[in-house]
Amino acid sequence: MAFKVLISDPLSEDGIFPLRQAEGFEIVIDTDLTPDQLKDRIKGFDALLVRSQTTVTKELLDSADQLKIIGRAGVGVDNIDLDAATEKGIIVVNAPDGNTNSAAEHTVAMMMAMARKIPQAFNSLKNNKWDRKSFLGVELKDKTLGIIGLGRIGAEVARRAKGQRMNVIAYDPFLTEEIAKKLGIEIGTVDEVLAAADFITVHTPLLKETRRMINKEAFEKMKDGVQIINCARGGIIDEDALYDAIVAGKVAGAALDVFEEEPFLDHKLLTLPEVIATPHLGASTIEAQESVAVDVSRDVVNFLTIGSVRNPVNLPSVSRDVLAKIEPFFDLTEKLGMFLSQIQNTVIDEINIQYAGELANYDVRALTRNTVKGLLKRNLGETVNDVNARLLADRYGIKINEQKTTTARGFMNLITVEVVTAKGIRKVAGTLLNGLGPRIVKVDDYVVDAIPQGHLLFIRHKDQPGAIGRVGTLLAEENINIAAMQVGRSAEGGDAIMMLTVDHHVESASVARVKEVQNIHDAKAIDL
Ligand SMILES: NC(=O)C1=CN([C@@H]2O[C@H](COP(=O)(O)OP(=O)(O)OC[C@H]3O[C@@H](n4cnc5c(N)ncnc54)[C@H](O)[C@@H]3O)[C@@H](O)[C@H]2O)C=CC1
Ligand SMILES: O=C(O)CCC(=O)C(=O)O
Repeated sequence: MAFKVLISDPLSEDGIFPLRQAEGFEIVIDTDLTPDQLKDRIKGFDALLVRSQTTVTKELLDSADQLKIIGRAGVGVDNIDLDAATEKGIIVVNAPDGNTNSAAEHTVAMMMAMARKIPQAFNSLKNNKWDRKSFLGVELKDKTLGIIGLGRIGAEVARRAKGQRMNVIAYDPFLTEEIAKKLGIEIGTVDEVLAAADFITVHTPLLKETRRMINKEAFEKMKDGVQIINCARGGIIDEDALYDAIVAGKVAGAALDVFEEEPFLDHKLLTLPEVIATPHLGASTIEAQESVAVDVSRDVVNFLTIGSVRNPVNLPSVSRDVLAKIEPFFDLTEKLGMFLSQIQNTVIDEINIQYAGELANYDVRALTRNTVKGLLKRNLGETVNDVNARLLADRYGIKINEQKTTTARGFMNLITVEVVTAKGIRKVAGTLLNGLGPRIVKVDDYVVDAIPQGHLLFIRHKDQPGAIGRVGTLLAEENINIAAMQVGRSAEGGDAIMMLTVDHHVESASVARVKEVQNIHDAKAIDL
């Protein structure tokens, strides 16, 4: 089957080689679509690759009938409706490292160009003026750079600023003394950064908390003559407040790569001589564009072919080492969930998953999602997947608890899934047997040994002579061939179970007949 990939923003041709090389991938590059045209075009595509130009809205996702993955060739995902993607089970991946260097270099280039008024001077020369008086700049050396947001790019900017012999003070909620010491910078609160800095640069994502964080009140806290750089996202700085602060003489310069509305052709900030600007070029280098395109192309190929990604945005990422340990359990956990959902049909209040043995040492959240996916699949079908399983469980008010213990009662690993319902608790446990693959080893309190695959008939009965024989005879009459059989009981003559592996799905009419057999309490057809 061919996977169809739509690239709707210009990407480096060299960078998309993983897609070009992958077998069974059809790539369509169409970078001139209007939002309405894109809504039609997206139909039938499995993957969409974008930079920052394409806005991925809920409406676009609603009209996508096949879409499984969106690759953002860059860092910021504020052009993608992540909630809508998650709800639809579409994974979003980005390229968090590929353009760090370019964005940091662009930030420093903008700061230096602003400090020495290079664009303004160049413009004047182009207009045939030899003017040496209007462009008196300031040095960076010994000035203080305030950085708000010290992630990848912020930290690279700090390193470069130290190279310019600047003092650096930064605020980031995750900035530790250790990191600050390593970088040779000072930690401050937002207000301390605003008050201390001669130059202020922002490097946060655009979030609810960071939208317009540099506003009228923030400008009032700054030094007179402060210079501002924004190479992160338009909207972090309130553009009207910046305009007013420049006109009032509070802010001496602003270097902007990003704007609240992009693209634009006319902007009031650009009428001010203190403002220099570029049209969102922070990541526009040959190196960065190749690198981000390679990263997202790889994730798209890997996701569609083997289901794994390196840089998920709407799923917690799993390190390669952990993935190697937990990947063999993906199938088992999904099957345990599917099994449980078919032996009981009461509304689930709570799902408890216990990881016992070696697995207890790892981050098993991906297995939990998989189990929940298996459990919800029966009612929600293929619309539930790894991306939206937990969100859907939340929506249905199902509590999920993950528990770990290093003792696995004789197994290397044992995963026990329990559902709590108004009618009581049902549970199933499974393991991976060395060399033999997945096994269900316990259902409720009965010990069994069944391969979680294909078609099963799960029967609860009274432990009485003849029960097994009568079921066997009836199944023969129904032309149902038994491939394997397990029985378990609580006590002699007490409640018991039969797990029959059969060759085909057992139709409901046959299940109904089984239920009528003497001493049979219940029967369920299970498809795994
Ligand atoms: N102009 C351009 O072409 C480019 C712009 N960007 C923008 O730069 C942003 C940062 O990129 P990276 O450094 O790679 O991301 P990152 O995720 O490594 O760093 C972001 C940092 O912001 C911090 N942060 C979040 N909320 C904060 C708050 N309220 N106050 C202070 N710090 C806060 C986080 O703790 C994190 O350390 C991206 O989200 C993107 O929007 C990124 C690449 C190119
Ligand atoms: O795609 C681009 O060129 C913009 C890069 C960017 O803004 C980002 O990576 O967040």
